[in-house]
Order: sequence, then C-alpha cells, then structure tokens
Amino acid sequence: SGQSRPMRILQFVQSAAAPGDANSAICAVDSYCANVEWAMNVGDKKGQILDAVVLAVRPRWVLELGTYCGYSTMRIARLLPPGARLVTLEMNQHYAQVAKQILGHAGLDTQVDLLVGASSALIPQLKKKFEMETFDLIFIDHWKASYLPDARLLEECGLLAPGTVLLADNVTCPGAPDYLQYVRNSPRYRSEYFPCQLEYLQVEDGMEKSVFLG
Ligand SMILES: CCc1ncnc2c1ncn2[C@@H]1O[C@H](/C=C/CNC(=O)c2cc(-c3ccc(F)cc3)cc(O)c2O)[C@@H](O)[C@H]1O
Ligand SMILES: [Mg+2]
Repeated sequence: SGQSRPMRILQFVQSAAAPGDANSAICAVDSYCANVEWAMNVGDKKGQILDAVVLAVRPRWVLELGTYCGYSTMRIARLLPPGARLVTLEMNQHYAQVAKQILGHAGLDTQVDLLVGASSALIPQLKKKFEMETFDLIFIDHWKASYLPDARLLEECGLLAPGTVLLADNVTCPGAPDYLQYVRNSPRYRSEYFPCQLEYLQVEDGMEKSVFLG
C-alpha cells in the first residue's frame, strides 16, 4: 500500500505514533525502517550524535539541507530552545508534502519552515526571507555531490559566522570526498570526524562536524 516509500513511512507514523509526541514519531520511523523497509533517514545511532550537537550548540537559527521524510527535521526541532527556528530545504515536492504531514503529526510544524526548491536557488534568498544574518547550526544530508558547492555558497552568501557548526551526514558512506578534503584542509574550518554505523545497517559511516572560523 502507499505508492511511495515516503508515503508508506507517513502512513505507519500516522497509525503507530501518538499525535503531538515527537519521540513516538521518531521511534515509529526507526521501527518501520529497521524492520519493514530501509530508508535514508539519519537513524537513531547517528541521530544521537545529531542530538548531542544540537544540545551543545543551543542554536537560534538552524538550516537543514535535504528534508526527505523529515526524520532529522524532527530530531532537531524537538530539541530547539523556544523562539529558535529550523529552516529545511527540499527539492522534491512529494517528499516535502510527506515531511510536512509527519512534522504536523509530531506537533513540530511551528518551529520549522520547510521550503520546496533546490538549495542552490534557495540559499541566496534566506537572509532576506527570514530577516536573519547567520545560521548557528547547519545539518547537511542532501545529494552528496552538493555538499561542497553548497558549503561554498553559504560562505559566499555570508550565512556563516565564526562558531557556526556544519554537521554533515554520510561522509564515509556513500561519502562526500571533495567536501571532506575541503573542510579538513581549509584554514577556515576546524573539523572533527564522528565514526558511526550507517542507519539501520552494520556498515561503517560517519559524520563530520566542522566549525567555521571566519
Ligand atoms: C539541488 C540540491 C538539493 N536541494 C534540495 N533538496 C535536495 C537537493 N539534493 C537532494 N535533495 C533532497 O535531499 C534528499 C536526498 C538525500 C540524499 N541522501 C543520500 O543519498 C543518502 C544515501 C544513503 C545510502 C544509500 C545507499 C547505501 F547503500 C548506503 C547509504 C544514506 C544516507 O544517509 C543518505 O543521506 C532527498 O529528499 C532529495 O530530494
Ligand atoms: Mg544521510
């Protein structure tokens, strides 16, 4: 049932998770993807690293590249201090629609602005659209070939401040070698690798946390 994997995930969340309870929605996605069909959510193991970074940064402004079904969007939004905002960019209209409904079921849609479009087209509009200056935390989890060009674009748009944290998923699997090489060798970043297993599998992956130095 459900003509797409995101739709099947949404239907399971709607049936299995208590409305307004973000943790039960997160658990429902993890349980479905661990037991029924794999999906490219950051998952619970890497999700705990994401949680720890959100709690350490206590961000006022967060940007997510690649919403997909909204799993990591929920993990971040549920930990934000009052008044903080999470902007998430998703180029696939169907995925965005599913994510909106999952966020709504979890009661997290007030903290989140989900924009539909390519990150490269949306990033230059963010300052003006949200009347903000810089992001405190950026979670990167979209096409792996877009990690580096979008990090460069964020720099050029003046959306990074000294101390801004970039957290990138999948730097080992599927990998983002050009992005890794850049953040690890550029004097503008202090980078740290967090080894972890790939979501729902016994495969090596890892996340890279890079602090922008200005
Ligand atoms: C134009 C830029 C741009 N602007 C806006 N939205 C964009 C966008 N480019 C992409 N999107 C959206 O982001 C999501 C894509 C995410 C891509 N993620 C993986 O490919 C991935 C793969 C594995 C894995 C697969 C197979 C394996 F065997 C092992 C590992 C594991 C993981 O955690 C993974 O994240 C989708 O919603 C896109 O619509
Ligand atoms: Mg990922």
